[in-house]
Amino acid sequence: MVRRRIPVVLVAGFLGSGKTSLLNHLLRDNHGVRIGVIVNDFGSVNIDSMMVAGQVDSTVSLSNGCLCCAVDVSEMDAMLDRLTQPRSGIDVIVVEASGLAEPRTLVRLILGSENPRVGHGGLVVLVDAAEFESNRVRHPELDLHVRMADLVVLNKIDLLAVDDAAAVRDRVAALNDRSPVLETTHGRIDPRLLFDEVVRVEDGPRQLTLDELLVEREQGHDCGDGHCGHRHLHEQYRSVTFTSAEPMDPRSLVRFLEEPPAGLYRVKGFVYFGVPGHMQRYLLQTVGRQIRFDVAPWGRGAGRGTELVLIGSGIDVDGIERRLAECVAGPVRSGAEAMTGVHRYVVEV
Ligand SMILES: Nc1nc2c(ncn2[C@@H]2O[C@H](COP(=O)(O)OP(=O)(O)OP(=O)(O)O)[C@@H](O)[C@H]2O)c(=O)[nH]1
Repeated sequence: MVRRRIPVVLVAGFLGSGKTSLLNHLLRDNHGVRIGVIVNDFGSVNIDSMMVAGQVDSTVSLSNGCLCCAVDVSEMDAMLDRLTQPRSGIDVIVVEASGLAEPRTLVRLILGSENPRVGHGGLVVLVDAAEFESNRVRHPELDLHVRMADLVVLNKIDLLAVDDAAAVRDRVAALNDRSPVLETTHGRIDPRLLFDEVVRVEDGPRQLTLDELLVEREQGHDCGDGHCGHRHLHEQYRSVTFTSAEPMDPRSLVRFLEEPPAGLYRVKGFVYFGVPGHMQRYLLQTVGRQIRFDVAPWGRGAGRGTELVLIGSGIDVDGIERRLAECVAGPVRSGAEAMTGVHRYVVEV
């Protein structure tokens, strides 16, 4: 069985860009996902309003199953070890980079982690849309952070006129034309872009938890008249589902993954290559530019085939479907040598 890795999502961005707002939003609008948030101090994380269930040392547990931990960078590894213990019940870890370390250092720490339960969940860089130009002048490293980002969140979009917002978007795209850019206010991105919902088996009917009530209240407003100013975030990103009962050509699929369509952020699912000696199920996860395959047996009675979900912002859905259709193997099947590219991304545990 493939052991599930817990994605670690890094959230970076300059002072005041909206990182804490985004964290608070994720903790609240968590869709039942248990989030472990790592910050360097609790500071403005709005813990009080999230019903503290308990506190031990530097960790606060919330009534919705989420945890909030305050550590400095020297304690990061130890905290990741603690949060990824099965008994912690955490599904995803979100690290606020500011104050802890340079995003580059943190990305290296996650990718180089020897903890088999840790997986890279992507680097999210928040940009204060209203202050982008002046921040770039004062902090030239901002350009590098935008270039490194797997997802750019252009926050405080409410403070800009439409034309100015378009100009900032163009400048961000000039720095990083591969990663999706989401426009937000108060960091309200759809959490499902960052992590999967978790299905938990519950016994019988139950009352809504506090966070579910809060989400319901937030979502309960009427957007029908177009006056509420609420941006329909789900319209900003799209997902494409691709299935094939025919095997996929390994070389073509790896080329697709290494040269992904603009705006693609995540790919998840499983692939059937049908290459002799490599008939197993190849579980695929990509975040930004990180590609990862895990090899697993097919479940009893499971049909052979490929099923992928691709998520991104500003993606060309038809173009993606066309490119994937071209990755389906033809009647002449590849030999085992064609799997070399795939095996570069297979992670041995
Ligand atoms: N108008 C507007 N204000 C915002 C938005 N997002 C955040 N703010 C405000 O901007 C200020 C900074 O937001 P934070 O979420 O604390 O930003 P941060 O990146 O965590 O800040 P530091 O921790 O100081 O680096 C707060 O007063 C927020 O209420 C937005 O989209 N629009």
